[in-house]
Amino acid sequence: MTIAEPPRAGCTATTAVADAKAAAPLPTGLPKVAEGAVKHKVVFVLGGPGSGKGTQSARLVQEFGVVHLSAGDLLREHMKSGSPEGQMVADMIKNGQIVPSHVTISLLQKAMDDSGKHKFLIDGFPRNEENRASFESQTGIMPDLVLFFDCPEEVMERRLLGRNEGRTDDNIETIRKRFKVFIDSSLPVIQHYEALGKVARINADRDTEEIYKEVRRLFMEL
Ligand SMILES: Nc1ncnc2c1ncn2[C@@H]1O[C@H](COP(=O)(O)OP(=O)(O)OP(=O)(O)O)[C@@H](O)[C@H]1O
Ligand SMILES: Nc1ccn([C@H]2C[C@H](O)[C@@H](COP(=O)(O)O)O2)c(=O)n1
Ligand SMILES: [Mg+2]
Repeated sequence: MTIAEPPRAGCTATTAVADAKAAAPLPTGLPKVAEGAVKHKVVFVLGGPGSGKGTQSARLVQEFGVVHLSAGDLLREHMKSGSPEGQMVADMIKNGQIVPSHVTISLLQKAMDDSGKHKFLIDGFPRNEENRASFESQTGIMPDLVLFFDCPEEVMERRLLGRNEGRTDDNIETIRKRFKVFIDSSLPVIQHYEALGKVARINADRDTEEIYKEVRRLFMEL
């Protein structure tokens, strides 16, 4: 089966039925995916800061038109809201900390709902056990595949310092904090999915094109 689907403007009868079912109130404590709803197909894109998650995801979007949701991008957009929660997100990102799951999951859930699609590349999420467990229990979604971009810290550090996109966390002090958070909190999530046989480890210390050849093959095999 392939996750690839062309970009789509409107809504089909199938997704309309799913939307109607999703809109009906569900008993508290049950995942949002109701019986009979279209099953979501999800690839988590994980790896350290600067490992190339966004770069490789963009290539998959370009070739397959899959919906790419970057948790970091959604949080950075949320920062602009000017709300107290947006300010909290801004402070946490600048500090290299992981934002509470309820904030990130509601942004992801809204983006998935708004897309009208059911196949997603979710980049930079889940970042810790709280992200993982809350997402699975609240949405009922398990990833079909976890792409893990494995890259040495010195390579990631060089890439981040050269990224030049004006991000408040691309400075050496925050980068070092993000590396520690990745090792302490994010690697255990990858190990969890590895034990379930869902992880494809990719050597990310290579040329972008060489990495993409492997990524697209894994994606098409899904
Ligand atoms: N294979 C590669 N070789 C060299 N540079 C790369 C490679 N992949 C990505 N880059 C560059 O490294 C920087 C970080 O890449 P990217 O933004 O894709 O990483 P990321 O994993 O999404 O990072 P973050 O977690 O901080 O969002 C970018 O400037 C990108 O152009
Ligand atoms: N699940 C997530 C994803 C991201 N964040 C915050 C903390 C990260 O350092 C920052 C940038 O994310 P990136 O663009 O590097 O993927 O966003 C989070 O709290 N929770
Ligand atoms: Mg990124």
